Amino acid sequence: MLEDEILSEFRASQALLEGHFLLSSGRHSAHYLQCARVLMDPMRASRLAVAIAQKIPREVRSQIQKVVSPAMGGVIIGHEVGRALNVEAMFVERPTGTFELRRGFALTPGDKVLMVEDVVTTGLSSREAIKAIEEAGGEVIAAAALIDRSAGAVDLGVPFFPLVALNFPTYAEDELPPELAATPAVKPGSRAVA
Ligand SMILES: O=P(O)(O)OC[C@H]1O[C@H](OP(=O)(O)OP(=O)(O)O)[C@H](O)[C@@H]1O
Ligand SMILES: O=C(O)c1cc(=O)[nH]c(=O)[nH]1
Ligand SMILES: [Mg+2]
Repeated sequence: MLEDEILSEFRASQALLEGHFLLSSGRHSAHYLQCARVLMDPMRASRLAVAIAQKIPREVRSQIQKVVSPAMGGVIIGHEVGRALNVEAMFVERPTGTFELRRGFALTPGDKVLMVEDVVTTGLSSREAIKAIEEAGGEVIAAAALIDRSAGAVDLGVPFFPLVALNFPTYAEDELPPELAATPAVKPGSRAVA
């Protein structure tokens, strides 16, 4: 899929939001990609997952044995990428603040894992998820996402294959531009505020 086609899918589902958002990392932004809205159409979710799978070089793709995603945002797209790759998909979640496999999910030691996110901004959640997967015995050989908001700036420690890379600026609490400082922030994601 072409980048324009992918962004059209986001626009068509009203997933490109403008306002004042508090992000998972604690940073602020005037833009938010509400991936859940894009993924609520199952056919669209499946189409985007196939496009993600095609972004992964064949020699990497052929080694993947499991997909693991960080909940909540990664669950649907991870499941669909699992379908596209014909491997099992599971997720890590953080009911006590740190990602862990629950619900009977388990990895066989040495399983070659693709970590799949919906959106990557600072890469913090991805790195935390990769750590949890490795602590559970998996070997994370690559990461993938619908969107890399850092436009290629993040380092996840493994090869990273986002479907689209965009540069949406983010700001620390003490460096907000006046238009953001003038409006209250909304926090759409599920990570507890530190
Ligand atoms: O690269 P980062 O700076 O970590 O930001 C991206 C993360 O933020 C969002 O999750 P969030 O923690 O808001 O929770 P959710 O997945 O439950 O919506 C998104 O799903 C990514 O996991
Ligand atoms: O960094 C985030 O928390 C974040 C940014 C974004 O655009 N979309 C999202 O779901 N989370
Ligand atoms: Mg998330």
